[in-house]
Amino acid sequence: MSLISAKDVTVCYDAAPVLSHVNFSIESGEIVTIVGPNGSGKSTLLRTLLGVLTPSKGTVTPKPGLSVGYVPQRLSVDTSMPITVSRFLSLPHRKFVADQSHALERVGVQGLETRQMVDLSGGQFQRVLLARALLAKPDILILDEPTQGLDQPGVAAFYRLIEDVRNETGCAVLLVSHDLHVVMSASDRVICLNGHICCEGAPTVVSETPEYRALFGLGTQGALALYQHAHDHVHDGDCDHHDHAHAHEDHANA
Ligand SMILES: Nc1ncnc2c1ncn2[C@@H]1O[C@H](COP(=O)(O)OP(=O)(O)OP(=O)(O)O)[C@@H](O)[C@H]1O
Repeated sequence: MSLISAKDVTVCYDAAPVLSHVNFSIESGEIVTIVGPNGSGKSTLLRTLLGVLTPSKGTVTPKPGLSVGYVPQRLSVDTSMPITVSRFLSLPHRKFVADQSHALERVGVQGLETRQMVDLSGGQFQRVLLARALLAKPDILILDEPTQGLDQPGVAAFYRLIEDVRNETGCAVLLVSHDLHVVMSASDRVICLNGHICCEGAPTVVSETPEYRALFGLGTQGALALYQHAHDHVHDGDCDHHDHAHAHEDHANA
């Protein structure tokens, strides 16, 4: 059985579909990356797979007893409410000190237990979020743009870490990313989303498809700063035949 599967999922905000007829599944040990322009529904898909959002149509089925480690897109720490790394790792459930230390060590930021969360650098903060997710002993790690704000070496190191964790624990990894060049080397499967699944498959296959190239340009060495997506194909399911262009700002290498 797949860890999570979605069948014919449509999600609407205020009656407007943001995702249409999405079919998805992920298996143990797979690294799957969702790419797509701003506003294409990537976070919405993750939140639907997490069970936070209920689809208007279709079904999402997690494997019974599934343990999920989630790293959100943004987490603002209230500066007026100081919290140490150790206390943060113990939310929402208390964790043994030894487990905390091991998790921090695993993600390369050992010894930070007594530091304030607000004092961490961007890279340390992301690693602490990952440590917290790992403490759930997840069958699947779900990460929403986990490398936002990191520099290029930081991004590459973070993805290497995720790959190592997958290799050691056998957990699946589902992530949203704009770091196309790293994604293409680190993922087993890439899903290109734009309100519906435009294309999916092995990175080398996806990067050759016309849909992907229309969205991200010809190379995968980082995304184009500004790109046009013109398409005149019929979207899956409900979506009407249309002919339009979107201008999207990409923040991969901004
Ligand atoms: N709570 C909400 N209510 C209404 N509309 C929403 C809500 N959340 C998201 N949307 C809209 O749904 C669309 C998809 O948003 P989503 O955050 O899933 O996109 P995304 O692909 O993750 O974008 P980004 O790359 O900018 O993070 C956007 O047009 C967004 O404005």
